[in-house]
Amino acid sequence: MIRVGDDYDVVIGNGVLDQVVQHVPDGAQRILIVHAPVLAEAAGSVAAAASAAGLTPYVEELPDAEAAKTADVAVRLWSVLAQAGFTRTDAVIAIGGGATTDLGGFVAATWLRGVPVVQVPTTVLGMVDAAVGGKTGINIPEGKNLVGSFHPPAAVVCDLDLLRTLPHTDLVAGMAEVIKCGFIADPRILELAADADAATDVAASVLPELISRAVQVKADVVSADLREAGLREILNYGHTFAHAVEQVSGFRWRHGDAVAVGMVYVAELSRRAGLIDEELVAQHRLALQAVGLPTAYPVDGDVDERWTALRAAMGRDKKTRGSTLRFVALTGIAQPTRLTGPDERLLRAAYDAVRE
Ligand SMILES: NC(=O)c1ccc[n+]([C@@H]2O[C@H](COP(=O)([O-])OP(=O)(O)OC[C@H]3O[C@@H](n4cnc5c(N)ncnc54)[C@H](O)[C@@H]3O)[C@@H](O)[C@H]2O)c1
Ligand SMILES: O=C(O)C(=O)C[C@@H](O)[C@H](O)[C@H](O)COP(=O)(O)O
Ligand SMILES: [Zn+2]
Repeated sequence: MIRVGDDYDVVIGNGVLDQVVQHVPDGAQRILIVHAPVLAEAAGSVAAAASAAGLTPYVEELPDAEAAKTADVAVRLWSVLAQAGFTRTDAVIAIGGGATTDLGGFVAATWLRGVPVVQVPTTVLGMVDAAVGGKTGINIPEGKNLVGSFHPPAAVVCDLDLLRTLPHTDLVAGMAEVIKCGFIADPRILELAADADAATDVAASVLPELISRAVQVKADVVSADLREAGLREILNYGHTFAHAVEQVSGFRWRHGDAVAVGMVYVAELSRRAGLIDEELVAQHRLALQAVGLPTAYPVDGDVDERWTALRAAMGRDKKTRGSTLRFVALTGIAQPTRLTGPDERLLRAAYDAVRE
């Protein structure tokens, strides 16, 4: 178990789905359980446990993946909450990957200006990142997570048994955020992830250690800076380019895959800005490729038009101030810094270095 500040616990273990209802704060009478389509069975068992505990469960299946993170889905759930008479002491439980926990958290954050949410992440990415730290939100066509709120959960319950059904490609995508934590804060993660077969094997002991280490990195950072006044920005390493890639693709890219390419982009940019050497750039590619993550950005159209679209999307990144782009960068492993307002020629050169 990892404590986030003085606020809540992240429970990590096998068979802990049974404990979810115990983490619903006292006073709740009604529970809205939102879940990804593939998690219907888990949602059913949590609903049964809620009924046995005297709560009234309402179960709502969400569209899969990024299709859950829309205003339409939020409106639908607000109506469910209204019609069921949810009050401020009632609660939401979100069961699924990061898309489900972002949407479930957002609905909890906005209903009556905030009701408790228990996050039950079922992907590696959800466990190490999305469900922890209180960032909730939805996408709009113009950009990723542009609407949202900081709303820390009442608890996060990570049942490692649920990872057994996770497709390998989604497990690998989650490794991007794990490796990100290695580059920004915990070099031991990079050593462990280098044994890629073990690191991506749900039956081996390396993956739980990687998950715990990455959660610890996130817990330490968000405990110190929940609202991203400064330090928390380091968790956004690789995300300026990644979110642009996701938006330009119509949210068809997996987030983790985009973060992998985004970290290579910012490494290439940082080298050109004189912050790091070629060796550290190569280390990014090696670490990501070892586990099967992409390190290049395929352009399936006009190269210049694509750059124009990506550059415009990067301007909508939340770290931008005025018209000045700001990147999280490194000066070395576990030595994050900021790269503010890099020259447009460097931005374009880094794109040319990652595109194929
Ligand atoms: N709030 C944050 O701090 C934060 C941090 C990182 C990422 N995110 C967000 O998280 C999202 C990405 O999360 P993700 O990678 O988990 O993607 P996802 O939620 O889209 O899940 C990926 C796929 O795995 C399936 N799935 C989930 N659990 C499963 C299981 N146990 N067995 C079988 N299939 C399963 C889902 O149905 C989906 O098809 C993005 O929207 C990203 O922006 C948020
Ligand atoms: O928790 C954070 O802070 C992060 O930046 C973690 C990221 O991995 C995550 O993708 C987050 O949702 C991005 O936040 P955003 O503020 O850039 O939308
Ligand atoms: Zn991310």
